[in-house]
Amino acid sequence: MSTAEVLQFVNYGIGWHYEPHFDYARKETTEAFKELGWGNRIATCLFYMSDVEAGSATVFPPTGAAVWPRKGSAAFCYNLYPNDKGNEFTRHATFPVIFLSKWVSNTWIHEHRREFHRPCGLTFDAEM
Ligand SMILES: O=C(O)CCC(=O)C(=O)O
Ligand SMILES: [Fe+2]
Repeated sequence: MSTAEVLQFVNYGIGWHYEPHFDYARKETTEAFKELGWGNRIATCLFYMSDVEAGSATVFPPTGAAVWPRKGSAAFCYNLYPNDKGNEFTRHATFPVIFLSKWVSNTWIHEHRREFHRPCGLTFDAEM
């Protein structure tokens, strides 16, 4: 994938967590990702590389969804609607690790070169 960021590896120790955030650049951060020249982060793919005994779920507060890490599994989500607007429901966080540690890797896929895989639309719910 030529317009995806290189895999980022993260190891969370006990108590480590991640505050709620969006992976895509919000309207007010107009300079974000400019140096890459690939547009905004259209999607996130998060790979779980370890089983964790307790804690450390990836949670999506606007929806109440939680993804519990399982080694070898992955979570994928589109961050942007087809009309390029950010999807507020993708705001997410990571619960603190309570026991052992958590390994993940993730990549962020950008908008450019996705025109034929996921065409743009005029509305947020345009056909994909
Ligand atoms: O480790 C997780 O559960 C989420 C990580 C994350 O949201 C990020 O790196 O942007
Ligand atoms: Fe994130």
